[in-house]
Amino acid sequence: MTTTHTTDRGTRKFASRLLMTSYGLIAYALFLLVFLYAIGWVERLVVPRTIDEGSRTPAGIAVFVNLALLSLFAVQHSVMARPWFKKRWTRIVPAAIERSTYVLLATAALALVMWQWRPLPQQIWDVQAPALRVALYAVSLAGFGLVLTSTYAIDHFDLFGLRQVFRNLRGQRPPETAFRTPWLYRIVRHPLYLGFVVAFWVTPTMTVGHLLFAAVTTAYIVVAVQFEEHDLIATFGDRYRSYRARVPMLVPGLPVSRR
Ligand SMILES: C[S@@+](CC[C@H](N)C(=O)[O-])C[C@H]1O[C@@H](n2cnc3c(N)ncnc32)[C@H](O)[C@@H]1O
Repeated sequence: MTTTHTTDRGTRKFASRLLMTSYGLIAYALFLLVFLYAIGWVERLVVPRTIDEGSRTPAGIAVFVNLALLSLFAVQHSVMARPWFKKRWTRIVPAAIERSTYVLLATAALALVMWQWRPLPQQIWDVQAPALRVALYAVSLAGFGLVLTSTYAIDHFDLFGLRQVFRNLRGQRPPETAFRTPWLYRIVRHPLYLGFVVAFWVTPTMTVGHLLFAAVTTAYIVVAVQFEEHDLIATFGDRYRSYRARVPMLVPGLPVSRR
């Protein structure tokens, strides 16, 4: 009897771990799909609807709606990444799928931004020379390349919650946060965010909507860095302080502030 109960409990536990792993894999797959679409959306390449398309509204309403969408994205991203939130959240959501849930909700927020975005297609600049257009596309796409490379430099599978669900499947606890300064992270402290800034600002055709998107996301990145570094200092103390004193935040080669 006891053996049957123990076996049942073991089977249930394994089934639940398997379910959590599937959840993590689905969250990651959805993220990849939406993120790939987002690249096409910003670049105006391949996808059926881009940053300059969608339901037309008066400019004032379009700005208001777009700012509301980006604010929602920023709040989701920043609040759910804070240690105080994670501590409370993991009383409801198992720690093993906390990161996957973050990824899933961030994906939903990004999809909502693109779905409800109101275009402001008036052009600010439009480069005509074909060679220069190609060069600008290449630099912008290289920005997205930098984003992807940075995720691998720091820990792609941890960042997207996969390491956590696979550890859980093997009955292990989520990994401890590790402080890393691989190659890219010795040039700037936030190469991933730098990649986004490059991807969003470098474009052959800049419209009002695209400019609004680039300006607001850049401002958000600067604010997000403050929160992120506050937490990194709380976790790693002097190791992070001395790193911050040596390596510039976003612009390679820029002198660092001696705080
Ligand atoms: C989306 S990643 C962005 C990383 C970094 N801000 C960048 O732009 O390359 C955010 C996560 O990376 C972590 N992180 C940032 N710098 C780190 C470092 N040097 N070592 C380990 N984790 C880091 C943060 O704690 C946060 O959980």
